[in-house]
Amino acid sequence: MVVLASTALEQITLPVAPKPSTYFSGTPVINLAQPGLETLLVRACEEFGFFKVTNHGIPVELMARLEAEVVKFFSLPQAEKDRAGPANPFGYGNKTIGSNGDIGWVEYLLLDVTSKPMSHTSLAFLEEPSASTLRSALNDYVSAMRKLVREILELMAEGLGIQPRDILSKLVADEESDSMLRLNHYPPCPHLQGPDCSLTGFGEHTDPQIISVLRSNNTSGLQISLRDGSWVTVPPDQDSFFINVGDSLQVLTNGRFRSVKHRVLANALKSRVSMIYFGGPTSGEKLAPLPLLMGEGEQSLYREFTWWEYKSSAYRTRLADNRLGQFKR
Ligand SMILES: C=C1C[C@]23C[C@@]1(O)CC[C@H]2[C@@]12CC[C@H](O)[C@@](C)(C(=O)O1)[C@H]2[C@@H]3C(=O)O
Ligand SMILES: O=C(O)CCC(=O)C(=O)O
Ligand SMILES: [Fe+2]
Repeated sequence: MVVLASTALEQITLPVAPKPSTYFSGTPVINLAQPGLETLLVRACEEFGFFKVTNHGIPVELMARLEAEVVKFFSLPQAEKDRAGPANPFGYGNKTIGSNGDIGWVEYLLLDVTSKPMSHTSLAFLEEPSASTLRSALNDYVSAMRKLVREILELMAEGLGIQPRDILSKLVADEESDSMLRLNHYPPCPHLQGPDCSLTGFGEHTDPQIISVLRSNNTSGLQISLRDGSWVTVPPDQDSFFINVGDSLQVLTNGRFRSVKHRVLANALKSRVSMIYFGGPTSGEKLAPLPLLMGEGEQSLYREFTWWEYKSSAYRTRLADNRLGQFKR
C-alpha cells in the first residue's frame, strides 16, 4: 500500500499495482478494410473479448481534436473542474470511481450521451459558451462512435452466421439506447519512485454494456486479463481503437464471447488520457442468450433480465465484483 498525502484532501490509500509487465504482442488486430475479417473478429471475441481496430475510417484529426479539448478541460483549475462534479454517476470525478468505495489515480468526466446531440442529458457546464469547442468535438466524436459500434456489431453477427445483419447492432442503435462517454485522465504520480513503479489508475473490472470502444493517447497503462488469469500490458496506439466485449454481449452469446477483465495502471512520468464510448441497450431491453446462437440441447447460462435490472444491480457493486454472478442460472 502507498499513502498519498500531498495535501490533506489526498490522504487516501491506493493499492500499489504489480510492476507492469512487458508489452503483449498478441492483441488481435482487425483491419476493417480487409475482406474476410469476420472470422478473425469472432475468434478474438471468443479468445480475448478484446481486439484492436485499424482502418476504421474515423479521421485521426477528430480523435486528436477531442483529446486536445479533454486535455484543456483537465488543465483547468481544480475549482473550475469541480463545477462539473460530483460524478453521481455523471459529471466530474476525482479519485473516487462509482459510489461503493472504489478509488484510483484518475480524474474523469462521465457523460450520458444517449440522446442525439447532447441535449437535456448533458451537464450544465457543457452548455456554457466557454465549453462550445469541447461540446462540438464531443458531438462529432460520439456520432462517429455510434456508427463504428453499429458496423462492428454487424460484422460480429455476420461472423457468427446469424441474421438479420442488425440483430446485435439494433440493440445500440435506438435513440433511447443507453450510451455513455468516459474521458479519463491519469496524471503522472510523483509519489512513485522510478519509471517501473506503478499505481492502480482504474481497478480491474468488466464493462457492463454490450460493447466499449477505447481510444487513448500514446501512454501505456491498459492491461487485460487473459484466459489463464495472467495480466498483460496492451501497447498503446493512438490512431486505433480498442474494443471490449461487455457483460451484456457475453450474455447474448451465452458465454461464447468473453467480457474482458481489464484495468489501468498509472505511472510516475506520463499522463494517460483515454476516451471510452460504452454502447448499451435501451432500459427495457430484455437480455438473454440469442436462440439463434444456441446449439442443440444447449442450456442458457443466464436468466433473462432487462438492461435496467442489470445496470441498477451493477451500480450497487464494487469494480472488481463478478456482476453477472447473480444472473446465472
Ligand atoms: C464501481 C462502479 C463504477 C461503475 C459502476 C460501478 O458500481 C460498477 C461498474 C463501473 C463501470 C465500469 C465501466 C464504465 O467505466 C462505467 C461507467 C460503467 O458503466 O460501469 C463504470 C461505472 C461508473 O464509473 O459509474
Ligand atoms: O482508461 C482506460 O484506458 C480504461 C478505463 C476503463 O476501463 C473504463 O473507464 O471502463
Ligand atoms: Fe472498462
